[in-house]
Amino acid sequence: MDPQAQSAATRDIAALAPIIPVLVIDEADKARPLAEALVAGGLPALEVTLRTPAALEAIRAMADVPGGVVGAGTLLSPDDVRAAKEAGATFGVSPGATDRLIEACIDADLPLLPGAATASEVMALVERGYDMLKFFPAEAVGGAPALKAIGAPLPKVAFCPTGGVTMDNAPSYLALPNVLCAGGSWVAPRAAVAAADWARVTQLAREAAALER
Ligand SMILES: O=C(O)C(=O)C[C@H](O)[C@H](O)COP(=O)(O)O
Repeated sequence: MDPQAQSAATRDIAALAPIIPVLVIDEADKARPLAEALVAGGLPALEVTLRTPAALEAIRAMADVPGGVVGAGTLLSPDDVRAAKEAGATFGVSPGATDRLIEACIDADLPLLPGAATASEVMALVERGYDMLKFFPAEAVGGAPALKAIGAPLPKVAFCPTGGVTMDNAPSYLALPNVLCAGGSWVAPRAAVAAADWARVTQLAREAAALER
């Protein structure tokens, strides 16, 4: 799958809901009910970060949740790409991008949402064929004003800002014409997941799903 086709796929995924939950899963047996709670709240696209030993097993457990679209985040190496694909991830997310990572996603047929934080990084990915990017780390590099400024010379590139996005600042991103959705971990607080408080997760998802864009 070439980069243009990858970005077409990630644009479709980004269109599903205003927020993509960014999930850090410690216990794989919590993954399926967590996914069900988020989907029930109206957030079908889910990103499981490969930051914990349980992550790949979690993706496997979530992959066939009805209505869910499960991706792998924190892809850093070609091995991560192959492992994510093998576990059943239907898309990948990376904090930045490298040639090796991009080639691995082309080979594995895994649509990648690659990260960029500066105009040069955005331009390099546009040269490769990507036009749907993650803006990371969104708040730390200037937040919505920075992304608005990048959009002036590069209006055809769409973004999913992630990193420091909250219920309070999400509207400022979602109001921008170059933002399709945002990513955030607040909809699945670690404490709520540890306590299996799925009603709380569904409530947070519902509020996020109702954000205007
Ligand atoms: O792990 C990855 O793939 C990342 O690139 C980072 C995550 O997207 C952000 O760390 C989520 O940020 P918070 O919503 O502020 O917790």
